[in-house]
Amino acid sequence: MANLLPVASTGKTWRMLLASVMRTPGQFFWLIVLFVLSSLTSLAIPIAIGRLVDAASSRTLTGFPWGFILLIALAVVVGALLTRAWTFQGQRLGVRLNRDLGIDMVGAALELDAQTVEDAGSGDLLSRLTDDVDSIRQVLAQGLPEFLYITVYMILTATTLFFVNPFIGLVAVPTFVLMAILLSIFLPRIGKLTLYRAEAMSDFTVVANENIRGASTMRELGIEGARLQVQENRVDSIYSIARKLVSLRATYWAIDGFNSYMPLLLSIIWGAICVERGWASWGDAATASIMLFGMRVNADIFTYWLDRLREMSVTMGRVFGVIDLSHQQKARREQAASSKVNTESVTDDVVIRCESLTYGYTPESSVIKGVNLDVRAGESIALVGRSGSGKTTLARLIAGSLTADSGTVSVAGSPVGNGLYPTQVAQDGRPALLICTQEAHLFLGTLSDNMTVAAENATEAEQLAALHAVGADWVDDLPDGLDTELGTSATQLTRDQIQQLSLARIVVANPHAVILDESTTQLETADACASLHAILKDRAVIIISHDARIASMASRAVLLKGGRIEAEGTPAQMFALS
Ligand SMILES: Nc1ncnc2c1ncn2[C@@H]1O[C@H](COP(=O)(O)OP(=O)(O)OP(=O)(O)O)[C@@H](O)[C@H]1O
Repeated sequence: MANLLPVASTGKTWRMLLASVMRTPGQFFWLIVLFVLSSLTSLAIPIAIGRLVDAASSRTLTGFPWGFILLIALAVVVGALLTRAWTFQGQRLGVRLNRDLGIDMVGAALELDAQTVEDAGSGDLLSRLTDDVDSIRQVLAQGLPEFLYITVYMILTATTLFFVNPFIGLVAVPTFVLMAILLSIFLPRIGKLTLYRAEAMSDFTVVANENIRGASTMRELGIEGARLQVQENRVDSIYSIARKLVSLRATYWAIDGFNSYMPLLLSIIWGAICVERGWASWGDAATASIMLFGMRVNADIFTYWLDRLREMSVTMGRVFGVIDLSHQQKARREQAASSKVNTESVTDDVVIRCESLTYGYTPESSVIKGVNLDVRAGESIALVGRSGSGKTTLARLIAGSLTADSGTVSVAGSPVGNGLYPTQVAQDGRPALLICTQEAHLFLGTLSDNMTVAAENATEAEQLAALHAVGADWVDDLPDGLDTELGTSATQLTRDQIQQLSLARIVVANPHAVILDESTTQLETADACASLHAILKDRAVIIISHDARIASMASRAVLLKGGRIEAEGTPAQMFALS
């Protein structure tokens, strides 16, 4: 099973969210001001009604109570306007947070070390990029502002209640105690189960992805039943967690429902006791009842959003876990890049240098063992060796997708590994090194889009020249030439055409060094040889191919055996020894 990506702790998640909120401190400040004004306005109504009750019961009310009515009407109108204002501001803040989160997450996914992405498998990263970011969206846009407003409202209401009459104010205490129990006992458990469910769903996505991609292999090996069983087991574990979650939530909502109605009952009983003992007036009791009613209504929304926010913070921990990891990896790369490169031992014409390179996929066994290799400009080297001898692993170490356990790799004088890739442009504006494997990729868009991903400033003439150089003469027959849309519903290219396209990308990008790892498997050998002429010219090239005729195009060859360079010579000699 793939290693899941890290999850940020709850504390870190909220700190990162706060940092995101504070990117626009002015917006947040005015939002809090609106919350306070809106809460105070709504509290004016129960206070006015309480005073009205007192005036009526003490018979000091003379005539129709126009003053009270006008005051309450004004509070209603101003309250409505302020509610509209904070809802608008709050949702604006939420939408901004969502936008930033989306941008940060996509940026983070692109910034992660290739090895991290590979170890994690595509399922976990994809589900965090899509499902998780989506599920956060509504809670962040609507829930966060409402939750913050109700928090301010609750604090101000409780404080006002104590100022109105401290005896009457005591009636709010049981409500807060019960709420504290819900928050401290139930919500952490719900949070934990939510995290397990999200992890189980990621795990399911990984298995489902593997099953879909390996469907034909499963059929060939006759293991569909076993693989489907693995998938069903994942579904079962999601279902079992979901059942526990539903049961816990049901209890939570039952207690919350009781807590919603209890304050009303208490306020009437406790109000009557206070009045009877002379601790409070009927007006205070009326004010307390209305305020508690307001708190009750808001407590429902509060606990609803608190539950959702709790769930969101777990999901957000998964998103921030990736963002945080990418920041750490980027910082480490920048530190590595800023450390002085040892160029003294690199002579001008050595483009690729490997020194005492050792690497193992597991700590127990090394796949590459102390490899020293120099490739000069204009030189091409065939890496020859039996299957499993470490050719692709060595190529990936040079391309920076893997980092050596010991030893160093440098390309065009710059270090590679630890998240540093040699794809960045060298001082002359050309990429230092590009790798072309048998997994040629077609991007959605036009043929030209597919060429300019490698060289954004390439002219049409340069793109066409590169395509012709690798033998992709079919470009002349396309309906719209370079502007032809490629993809499943548009013009479809055959697998050999896609491979030629990725070779043409290399020609147009014009890197200093190239690694060709079985990059012509879909082409006829003669066509492949013709294509490679354009790539070998003036570059440092490493060729990995099981086809002796392709490997023979290299100027020399090294034989890899058990991860060591066993011999060097001509490609023909090395093939004979392999
Ligand atoms: N991702 C991986 N995790 C663990 N072991 C791996 C991984 N990739 C390769 N290996 C192992 O490392 C060793 C070298 O593999 P590598 O693919 O580099 O050899 P190769 O010479 O390129 O083989 P081939 O010619 O079949 O492509 C093999 O034993 C292989 O099983």
